[in-house]
Amino acid sequence: MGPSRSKQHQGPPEPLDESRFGKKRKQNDEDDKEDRRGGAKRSKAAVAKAAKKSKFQDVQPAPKPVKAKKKGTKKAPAKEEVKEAKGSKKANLFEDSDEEDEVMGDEFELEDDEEEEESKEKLGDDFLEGMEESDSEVYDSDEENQAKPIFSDDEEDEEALTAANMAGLSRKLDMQKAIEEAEAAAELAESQMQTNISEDKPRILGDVGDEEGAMINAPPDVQLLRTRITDTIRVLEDFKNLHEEGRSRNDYTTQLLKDVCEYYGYSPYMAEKLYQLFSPSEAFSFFEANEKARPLVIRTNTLKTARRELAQALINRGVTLEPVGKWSKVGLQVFEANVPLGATPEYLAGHYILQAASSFLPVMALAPQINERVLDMAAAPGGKTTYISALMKNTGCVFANDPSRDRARGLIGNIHRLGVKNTIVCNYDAREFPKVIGGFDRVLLDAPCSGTGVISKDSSVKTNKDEKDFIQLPHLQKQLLLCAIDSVDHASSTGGYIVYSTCSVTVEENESVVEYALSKRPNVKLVDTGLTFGTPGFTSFRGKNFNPKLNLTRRFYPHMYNVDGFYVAKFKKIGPTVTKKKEDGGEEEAEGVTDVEGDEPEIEFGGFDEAEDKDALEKAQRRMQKKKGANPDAAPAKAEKKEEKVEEKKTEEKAEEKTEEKVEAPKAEEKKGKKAATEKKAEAPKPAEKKEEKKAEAPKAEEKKPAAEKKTKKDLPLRNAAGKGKKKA
Ligand SMILES: C[S@@+](CC[C@H](N)C(=O)[O-])C[C@H]1O[C@@H](n2cnc3c(N)ncnc32)[C@H](O)[C@@H]1O
Repeated sequence: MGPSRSKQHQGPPEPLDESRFGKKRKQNDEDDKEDRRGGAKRSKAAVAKAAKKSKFQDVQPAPKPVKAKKKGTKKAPAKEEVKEAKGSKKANLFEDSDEEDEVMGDEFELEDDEEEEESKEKLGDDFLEGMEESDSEVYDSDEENQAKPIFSDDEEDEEALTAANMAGLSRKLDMQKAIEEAEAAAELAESQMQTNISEDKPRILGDVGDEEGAMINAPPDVQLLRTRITDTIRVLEDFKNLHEEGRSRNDYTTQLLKDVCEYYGYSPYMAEKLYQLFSPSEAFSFFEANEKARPLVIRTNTLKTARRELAQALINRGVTLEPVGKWSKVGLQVFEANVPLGATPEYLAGHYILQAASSFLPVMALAPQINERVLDMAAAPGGKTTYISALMKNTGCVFANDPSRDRARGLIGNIHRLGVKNTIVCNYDAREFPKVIGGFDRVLLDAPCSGTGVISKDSSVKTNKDEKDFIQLPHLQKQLLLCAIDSVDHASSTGGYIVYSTCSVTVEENESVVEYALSKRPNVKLVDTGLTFGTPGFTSFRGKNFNPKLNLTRRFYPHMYNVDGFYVAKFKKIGPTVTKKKEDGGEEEAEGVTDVEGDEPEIEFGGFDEAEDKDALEKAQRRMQKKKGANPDAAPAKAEKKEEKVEEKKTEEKAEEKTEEKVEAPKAEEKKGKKAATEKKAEAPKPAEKKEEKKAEAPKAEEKKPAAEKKTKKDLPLRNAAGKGKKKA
């Protein structure tokens, strides 16, 4: 494991509320608990309601695996204490102390008594005051704008809360209790792992010479299985002192991975792939986090309302919520809703969208500006597109592209509902860009991916991905990223940025893709994402070194921040589009950065090298076969041959379909070759060109239909990947 694998918080993270409860709780002793339940500052109504069964699970399902619940054994793990000692600011809604008020630093904090008075009538007048003005900023570091939390523990504030809020408070107490119980088990396991006494040497693998992989206590029940997992991790974390005579690390790792597969339901391939990303104990936390649903979050649509107003409207409907954290001005975390959040009048009126918190991050990193021209390459169902438009205050122009016609419908629906008016929806395989249109100020590529960051939402990822996926998906992602880069105007006066993101945590889909892009496009560099939390991307992984600048990219893990797993990288384009001379019966020239504008009359946008890619894919597949113990040179078995033929036929059929499409757009055909290249070049705005001209160009490009020849591509096993969407919506 390289050094970059260690947890590295970027300043105090703002984990979603659930984890804040947990961490804060660890600070307190049993007396504090008493205080929280019956203390002077706690509303009696809230306390009474706390006795009721929690309804929190309506929106926050409990952890799936069976856990050993051992009450009263909870200890504050040393690791957590260290974190807290380092000054990590925890905002606990139920904490009464003045100290908490200080560290809260929440944007809801009011400045003085006068303002506090006002908060009794409404949610604080300066709740997000000035939000409209600063929405386009990535994050707010303006301490002056900070106001008191909606659900403050202050007695006076509580009086000001609506009945719905009171009920919400009590439910949150219930929720807290439920979480306490669930966490007690995890903490017990963790504290067990941290015990380091020789008598406590766990016996896991039996004597050397026993049947390979045989375990002392087979067949295990789930509780024993879990205990063995934590014991094994304990050994792996302190191998020197705790391993059994004659047993290697590998023996323990093998056993651990088997147990992980059995306990959590991963395929051996996926268990190992994910395990490799972390230290053993962190891998355990990651697997555990994948069993819990992430908090339900909504994003305020600032095109239609302000967060304060939305929060009040939903509270009035009995929704319990609070701001998602200081890092976002538009997110609200929902604890409980007695109304369907996808059907409230506010929802139907487009005042908010249900959107995972981590899905805000790529857009925040993109930081689109007013009047820019932006491309969202893989846009459906539009959570990010509509956020981009909101940040741009419906100015400029956003091209929202997705090749999936079905998914594009959802995108269009969201665009209408949220009152987005600056967007053009298109329906291309994004590898067609920038031939379709280029010269954007910013491009977002929220790439199709394996979804290893969202296992809590889709547990099928535990088993339905294999080696092939981690060859084919990165291949597509690399091609898409090159096209994203080529679609940006490096001379944009306000932008020139590309953001690449995935909801996956694998290195193949993240750092490797970014590294590839850096190697193929010397005209881009990595820049800071501007995000206030996240772990730096790997600069080395399993013996492979990446560009050191990869540490500017950000990884987000469910077990660290209670958000979906995500990856965000931001590039700045510093030179013109990588071009290669159009072959004119002659040889293709090597790719390079053109330094004199208009120097090359016959150019084609960078794109990617199909032959080179094919070669790389074949090599990867051979490696995969070898790893599996198969001979890659052996003649394919009969069944395989048949499969290949079916595959070929499919590809041919697809090609035919595409030919039909081309007939629909005969002009596109005409524009092939030299002519197309010249036209495309003309289409690409020159650096000196003004924004207005660019805007005028946009609809023109739409009219033109893609001149690009549609390539035949095999279906890829994509998460949310499009089947064959090729036409414009
Ligand atoms: C992670 S989702 C995008 C989510 C979207 N950005 C949002 O925030 O709502 C990935 C998208 O990539 C699209 N996709 C798959 N293959 C693609 C391709 N070749 N070009 C562009 N988009 C593609 C899928 O249809 C899917 O909608």
